[in-house]
Amino acid sequence: MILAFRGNFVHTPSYGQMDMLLDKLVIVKEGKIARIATGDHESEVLQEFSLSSSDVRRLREGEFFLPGLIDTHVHAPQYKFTGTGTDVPLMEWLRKYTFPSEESYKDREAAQHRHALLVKRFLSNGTTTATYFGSLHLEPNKILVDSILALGQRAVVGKVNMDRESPEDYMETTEQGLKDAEEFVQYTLSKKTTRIYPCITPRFIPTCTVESMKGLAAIARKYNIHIQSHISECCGEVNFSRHLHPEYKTDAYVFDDMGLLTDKTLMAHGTLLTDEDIKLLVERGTSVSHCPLSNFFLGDACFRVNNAMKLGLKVGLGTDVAGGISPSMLSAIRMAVVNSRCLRAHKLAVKGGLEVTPDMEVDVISYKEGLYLATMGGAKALNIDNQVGSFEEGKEFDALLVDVNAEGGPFDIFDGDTIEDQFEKFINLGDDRNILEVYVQGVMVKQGDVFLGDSTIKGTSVDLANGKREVSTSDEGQQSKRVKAS
Ligand SMILES: Nc1nc2[nH]cnc2c(=O)[nH]1
Ligand SMILES: [Zn+2]
Repeated sequence: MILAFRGNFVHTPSYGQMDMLLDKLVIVKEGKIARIATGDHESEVLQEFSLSSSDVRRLREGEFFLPGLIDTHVHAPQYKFTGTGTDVPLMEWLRKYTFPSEESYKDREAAQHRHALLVKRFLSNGTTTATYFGSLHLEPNKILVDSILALGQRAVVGKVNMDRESPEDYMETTEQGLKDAEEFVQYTLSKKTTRIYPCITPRFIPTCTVESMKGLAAIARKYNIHIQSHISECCGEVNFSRHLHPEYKTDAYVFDDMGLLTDKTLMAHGTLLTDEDIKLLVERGTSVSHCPLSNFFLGDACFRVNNAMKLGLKVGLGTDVAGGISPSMLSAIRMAVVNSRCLRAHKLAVKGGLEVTPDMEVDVISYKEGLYLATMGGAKALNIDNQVGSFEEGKEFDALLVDVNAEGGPFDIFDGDTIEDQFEKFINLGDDRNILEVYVQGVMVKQGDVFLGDSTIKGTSVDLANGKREVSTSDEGQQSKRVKAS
């Protein structure tokens, strides 16, 4: 299967560098970028790939390709209450909203329906790779894998483990948790797909015993797979961790001693990490998922991206749905910029607002750095930067076709707007209405309103149709459910 596109491509191959690749001919062969040529070499390149001029998809004015967005932190079974439950701090939020929501995914039908909606929503927003925390129970996580597989997304997925300090009806024994975690890994690997990576997922230090954390680290080593958790997120969490593990200085040292800091580990938040913690993470090759919107609601500090990058940390960007109230990575980019400006504003306030000094600017990032975090940064954080994150020959084609002139779109283009202006408008003002097509591994998985899924996956029970919503006829929302076209 060969695809040929001619037009503009934009990407951020390194932090602070955004390249506008104008009038390029890009050939995608068997899912990978086989050639990036300048437009004036079209005829010879087409000949080389036995293509004719009519095989070329020519982008219109205002259209361009962007690398697929990479969300490095999402809680799949929290999708149900996304956009609500913003009134309490983290530890209370978990008990009041989160655990009940996650527990309710035990209902097979509900899990099937909700996970399909989740994956579709993320694909619509241009998230070609998502890093999912699943729920405690094994079955809903298998359903999540099936949904991702059928709908064509790339993902890192983990079954959550929690064997202490949790509600009685939403907790497992250490033994059962380890057994289910391994079974989940085996289930995912049995799908023999190159775009879903199983992940070991101790929820966070307070809900995991030492035995569980060490056992999970052993499973990760056995299968050489990813690990994800939450680290130094907020005062409530950090204080509780210190109370449970007074012998360790910080979360980072607990995780390290458990064997959970590896070069395939991705830790969410890290707003309260010290420079010493960051250096330890860097030494281990561990990355951090920066979740600015969630941190504004549930955190107690702003993550200093530039400081972390300067120390050599790999940083990706995450929505942290539902702690973050938006599933959009464009929103996450904007929030990362705002987060950096809060750091500047804070310094100014501390100085009494009298004088702007150069040290106030060191934390500030622009939309270009935000885009890097949402693409290449995420790819590096997940150790998949040899596959995705930018447009490079040999990489897989995970990409979004964007149209700044989309009909009914959320912003306007004016005479005199340069291509870069148009692009900046999309990052700052755009939404799913501007995302015309979504590609993963060179397969178009969404076009317009239609989810095409992965046609190579047979016998799926996942609903590819649009416009369905769950309607509950009982307060609990579990007994009697039907699906209604909205
Ligand atoms: N933001 C966030 N932090 C957590 N820490 C432990 N669990 C969670 C969660 O679900 N969300
Ligand atoms: Zn989280």
